[in-house]
Amino acid sequence: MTCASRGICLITARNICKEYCDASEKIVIFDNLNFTIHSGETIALMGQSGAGKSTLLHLLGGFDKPESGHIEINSQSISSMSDARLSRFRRQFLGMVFQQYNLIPSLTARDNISFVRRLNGLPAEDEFTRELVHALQLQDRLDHYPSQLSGGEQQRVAIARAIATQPLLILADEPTGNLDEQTAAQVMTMLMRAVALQQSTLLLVTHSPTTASYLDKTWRLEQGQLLC
Ligand SMILES: Nc1ncnc2c1ncn2[C@@H]1O[C@H](COP(=O)(O)OP(=O)(O)OP(=O)(O)O)[C@@H](O)[C@H]1O
Repeated sequence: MTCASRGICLITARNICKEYCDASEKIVIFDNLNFTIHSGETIALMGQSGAGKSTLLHLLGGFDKPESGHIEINSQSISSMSDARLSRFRRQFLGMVFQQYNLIPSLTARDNISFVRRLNGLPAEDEFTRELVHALQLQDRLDHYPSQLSGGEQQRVAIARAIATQPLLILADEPTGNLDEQTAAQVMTMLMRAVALQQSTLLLVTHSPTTASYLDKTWRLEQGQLLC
């Protein structure tokens, strides 16, 4: 499968096979999945619940490994990286919004956001992060811990954290899933602004056609195949 040519090829996935096994059964999620994503593309990934969308994001972020096949991001093979190299790679290139948010419970919202910036040698705050916090309407919740935030607020902190370092690649798993329509629109506007500013590449899982409409194109995952 080829994607519209735009920028350099950022992600190449070749012959990806992924399955989950438990005591009673084996579920094949992908059997020989192939695709490329070019730098600067913004792609909505849709498909039925259980189709494997989160699994694909986790493979691309190096949080899980395929049984076989090869994933290259920015000319680096993430399938064969050591854990230490993978951590460095994620810190430098990747912003990830997890479906379960994965905020650090012992840090305030402010520190969850600034932590990743400090790891990258950036100042804890600057004009961009202040604008980000305002656009995501988090300014009054910055000193709260994740347990003191609503689901939607935690989701917005997770989004702020993912884009606070202006990464080259953003993988977002249902980033508007817990938000009302108006907040979802504000979040998507800010996310797309951040993406445009940095010319980041965005792969975003969503069940919402409205959210998908903010991105350049939509892919569907069906029965282990990507339909572009
Ligand atoms: N660790 C695991 N062990 C066993 N099966 C798993 C595991 N993780 C995911 N699965 C199964 O793999 C399939 C794909 O899951 P995945 O979370 O990727 O789907 P999804 O498309 O993101 O779904 P949703 O839209 O509901 O979030 C599902 O059938 C799920 O139950």
